[in-house]
This record gives sequence, C-alpha cells and structure tokens, in this order.
Amino acid sequence: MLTIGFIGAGHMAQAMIKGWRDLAEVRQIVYAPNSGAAVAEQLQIEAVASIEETFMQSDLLILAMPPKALAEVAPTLQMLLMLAPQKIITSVLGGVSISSLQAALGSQAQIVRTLPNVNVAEKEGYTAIAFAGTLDAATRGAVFGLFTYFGRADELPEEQFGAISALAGSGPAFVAAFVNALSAAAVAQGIESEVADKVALQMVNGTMKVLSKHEQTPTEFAHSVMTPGGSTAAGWSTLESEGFAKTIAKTIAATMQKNSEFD
Ligand SMILES: NC(=O)C1=CN([C@@H]2O[C@H](COP(=O)(O)OP(=O)(O)OC[C@H]3O[C@@H](n4cnc5c(N)ncnc54)[C@H](OP(=O)(O)O)[C@@H]3O)[C@@H](O)[C@H]2O)C=CC1
Ligand SMILES: O=C(O)[C@@H]1CCC=N1
Repeated sequence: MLTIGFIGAGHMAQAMIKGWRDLAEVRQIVYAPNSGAAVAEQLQIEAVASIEETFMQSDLLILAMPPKALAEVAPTLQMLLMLAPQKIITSVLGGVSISSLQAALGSQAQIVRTLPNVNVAEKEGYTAIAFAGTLDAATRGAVFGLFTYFGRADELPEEQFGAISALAGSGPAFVAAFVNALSAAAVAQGIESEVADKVALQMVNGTMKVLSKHEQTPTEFAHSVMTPGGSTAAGWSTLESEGFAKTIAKTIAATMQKNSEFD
C-alpha cells in the first residue's frame, strides 16, 4: 500500500484526491489547519492532525498549500527530513522552483516539482513535471506513473513552467470564462440561461473532441465553419477587430508575471 499525504486540502488537493481515489493499493491522507477534517470526510479519506503525522505516514508527501505558506511549513519539514531524507516531496506550488524548495527544505531533499491542473479530478488533467537531480530513475518513473494516471504529463525544463502554468494550470479558468461569455451572450439574445449553458457546454465539448483528432489545425477548423460570405465570418471579423488574440496574450502575460513573483 502506498500512502500519499497532502499538506493543504484546497481545490488542487481535492482534484488530485478525486483523480487518484480509485487507484488500487493507494491510501490518501490529508492535513489542513482549518478545512482538513471536513474535506477528508467529504472525500472519504483520512484526516491527520499535523504536518508531522502526515510526513511520518506518507510515502509521497504532496505540498498543496499556497506558495506563501511554504515559509511556515518548511522548518517542520526540514527537521523531519533530517530523520527521513529519502522521503519524496512533491510540490504543486505554482511558481516555486526546485532550488527555492531545496533552499527551504534542504539541498538533498528528494523534490519533484509539478504543475497539475484541476482537470485531474476527471482524469483529463495536464501536469508538467521536473525532478531534482537527487531523484533516481525508479522514483522518477513511479511518480511519473502516478501523474499520467489522471491525465497527460510531460517532463519539462523548469524555465517553461511559467508559460505552462498560465496555459495549462490557469487555462481551465480562462476556458470557463469563454464558455460563460458565450452563454451570457446567448441569454442576452433571449435564450433561457439553462438552455444557453447546456448548448455552450455541448458545443465546446464537441469542438474539443473534433480538434483533438488533429485532422485540422484550429485555424483550418475555424475556416471550415466559415461558409464563404456567411454569418460565422462576420462574427470572426468582429473577434479579430476587437482584439481577441491580443486579450488572450495579455491574459497569459499577466498570469506569468504574477507566477514569477512566488519564487
Ligand atoms: N487551483 C489550481 O487550479 C492550481 C493550484 N496549484 C497550486 O496548488 C496550491 C494550492 O492552491 P489551491 O488548492 O488553489 O488553494 P486553496 O486556497 O483552494 O487551498 C489552499 C489549502 O492550503 C491550506 N493551507 C493554507 N496555509 C497552510 C499552512 N500554513 N499549512 C498547511 N496548509 C495550509 C488551506 O488550509 P485550510 O483550508 O485549512 O485553511 C487550504 O486547504 C497552490 O500552491 C497553487 O499554486 C497548482 C496548479 C493548479
Ligand atoms: O492561480 C494560481 O496561482 C494557481 C497556479 C495555476 C492555477 N492556479
């Protein structure tokens, strides 16, 4: 039995717990100062009462608290790592590099830096992974296997984590905003909100399935929808003249800027 212990029981931890919950031979435990017990009860896993207990019981410890909480949690972990230096510490902390984690926890700490997204809850996630030099090949393979269980995972250079975090980590929020904007626009044209939500979701789901077949690029696909001289082209031209792509580029840049401030 492999025990995975979470420090932090928020949105990201909960998504991972859901994504892994049907894994045979895996037990999940969670610690969070305020919400740990309630989240554990809701997800039918075990709550533990302290960082120390989480560490001692875990084979794989996941740091899933906000980046700024690292300074608070690190002294306890650093002490525990002196007793058990081989413990694997997997961080999901956005923007926090392996060298910062090692500065906080000890230079020999067995650290995996990951950047998953909340879609792991439905096994449709994306995770970027980087390993500290201290990790051996067998451990890297085992951790990689866990993350591919709930979606796609790639080992990437840490320099790429800022852009990937904006694209894949924050991206689900931006896609949800787009779905919401489509639905709201339809409501403004007289469609009932429940119907508009349902239609927008079905349309986006269907579009993603078709695009995922990679038979056309997104631009080729868009042009296949635009009947020459038709209505889609009129809408497309407004999308362009109103600066849709520029807004998205600015959104990604602002996300990356904030992310870079956590290290
Ligand atoms: N949400 C996302 O889509 C993604 C998040 N991440 C990363 O995941 C981490 C958590 O984010 P998210 O789940 O969104 O945040 P939430 O605010 O939803 O959850 C934060 C959790 O951390 C706990 N926490 C806060 N301070 C401490 C502390 N000092 N010791 C132990 N636990 C603490 C909170 O406990 P309590 O509830 O008891 O107060 C809470 O359970 C962040 O580092 C973020 O960058 C990475 C990729 C995607
Ligand atoms: O908003 C955040 O900072 C985290 C990182 C990626 C998604 N959520």
